[in-house]
Amino acid sequence: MTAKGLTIKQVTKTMAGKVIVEPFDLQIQPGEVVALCGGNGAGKSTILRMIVGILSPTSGTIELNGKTYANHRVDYLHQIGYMPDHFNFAAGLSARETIQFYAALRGKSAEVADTALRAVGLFDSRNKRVTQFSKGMQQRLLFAQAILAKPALVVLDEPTNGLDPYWMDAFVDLVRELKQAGQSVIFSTHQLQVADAVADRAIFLMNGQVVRDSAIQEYQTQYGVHGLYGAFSDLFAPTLQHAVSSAPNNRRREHDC
Ligand SMILES: Nc1ncnc2c1ncn2[C@@H]1O[C@H](COP(=O)(O)OP(=O)(O)OP(=O)(O)O)[C@@H](O)[C@H]1O
Repeated sequence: MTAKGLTIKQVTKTMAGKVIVEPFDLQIQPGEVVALCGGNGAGKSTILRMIVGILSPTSGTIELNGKTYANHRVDYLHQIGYMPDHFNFAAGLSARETIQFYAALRGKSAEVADTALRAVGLFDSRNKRVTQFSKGMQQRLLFAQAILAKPALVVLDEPTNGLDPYWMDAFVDLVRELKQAGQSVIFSTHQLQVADAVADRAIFLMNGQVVRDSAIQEYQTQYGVHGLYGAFSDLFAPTLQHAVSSAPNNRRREHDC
């Protein structure tokens, strides 16, 4: 198979009569890491869910290495590892049983499952029930199931949510390893320092529209080492100020004065 990467052309999504994603274009090369940033409700998860086939686009096309979900569903999905933003693991299963289940779905051995557990530091906790895991441990297990089959495209929805600083750094290292192996990664995040550290490009969304799509280097040239914070402040501060000044608490405070 020729590796062409992910190509999204003019994808839109309308739900309940509301436009959630405006025409969206994206090309991710093999080995490229892209961060989707933006405020709550900007449309990040919706785009990721369309890429992994959970939602179908209202219009436009998504192609991964020449395959589409519509025409080659199994081949398309085999190329993707996905970490959703929320997930309830099966009650009663240990971490090892859980990850072996996902490995088996991908036709992978128990050894592959153990390697994934080691990568996220959960091998020593392998016999613990997943429902007894902390939020951060569950996140690491979700990440492990997304990467275990070494998919061409890894799609991660807020992967560092709930991780402590040690595991945030470890996440950055693991994504760099994926990149070195030629795998593409797209992830959504509110933790801009993580995107600064590991992404090649960052896309800011606001109300389903791309408001900036630049190489990390460009943000850093413009704003310094924490380039994405600078960009976020410039892009979102006017909207946030408006939201704060019209918030009910603020009105009450004004009234109190
Ligand atoms: N099933 C649905 N029906 C109608 N609207 C929806 C549905 N799911 C999501 N939305 C709306 O789509 C918009 C984008 O949601 P989405 O979850 O993609 O945002 P997000 O950028 O991932 O936000 P967050 O950072 O808070 O996770 C929101 O306004 C949300 O209310």
